[in-house]
Amino acid sequence: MVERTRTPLLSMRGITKRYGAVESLVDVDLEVHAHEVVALVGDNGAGKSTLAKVVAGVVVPDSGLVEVDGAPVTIPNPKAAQRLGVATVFQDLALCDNLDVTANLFLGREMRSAGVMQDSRMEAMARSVLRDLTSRVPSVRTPLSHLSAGQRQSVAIARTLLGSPRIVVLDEPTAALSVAHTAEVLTYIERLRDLGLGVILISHNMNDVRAVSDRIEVLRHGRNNGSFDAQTASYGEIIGAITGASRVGRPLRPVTAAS
Ligand SMILES: Nc1ncnc2c1ncn2[C@@H]1O[C@H](COP(=O)(O)OP(=O)(O)OP(=O)(O)O)[C@@H](O)[C@H]1O
Repeated sequence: MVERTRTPLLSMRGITKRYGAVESLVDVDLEVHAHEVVALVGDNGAGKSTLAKVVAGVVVPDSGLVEVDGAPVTIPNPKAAQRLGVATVFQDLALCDNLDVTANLFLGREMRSAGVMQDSRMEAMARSVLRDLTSRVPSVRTPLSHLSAGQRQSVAIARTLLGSPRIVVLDEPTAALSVAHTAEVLTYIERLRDLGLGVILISHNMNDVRAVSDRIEVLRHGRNNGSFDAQTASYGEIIGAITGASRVGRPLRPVTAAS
């Protein structure tokens, strides 16, 4: 397993978010290191999406400390998250079926020179970023409507890479995918780790989570309920933490050494 750097890329401590009487997150901790895939798991309503939205700057927590590279930061909006090197791929992917791969990658940030679209530059960058991801997209000019579900995921993930992120949050990237497309998407996640990024993977699928993640963080009723080494934890232990049959406790503080 890859040795973790001492200072996490992202450290969240005591994150709390309430909506009226609903406690979405209560005193939640989460850390992500470079070259690490951290799976965030939990039952429906456990707080996974809320935590992802805090990282993405979509939701501002009521309290808690967020650090990037050991320095305290605030993430008041998505632009701030982007500036801090955080990219998020939400479940809807936000892609346009009527556009081709390159147009989707550069949607809203097209390259222009003297008002003229720089098609060949954008194509070259599209090829480069898709190659980095080992995407199976047939061509950068293929219309999105011709792509498989797995290939679409690769376009959505590649689009985040154009912003040179350091942390990528993936919200249920394999939900409703076939076995073959799921396997393809898992290779993209591994590739993100190989590229040195920290990845937060939200998933309900324990097979995916155990196949691709280094660490598994369980949320239950908005609270930390277990932190597991994905290589050694049993299926039963993880499910026990998710359902509440067992409570394993908070993630370790301070950060554990390489596992
Ligand atoms: N904007 C909101 N207003 C009120 N309650 C909210 C809001 N967003 C989330 N919640 C509540 O916070 C809790 C955690 O929701 P969240 O969506 O983060 O859970 P989740 O683990 O992502 O669940 P799922 O797997 O079903 O998506 C739930 O009780 C949810 O109803």
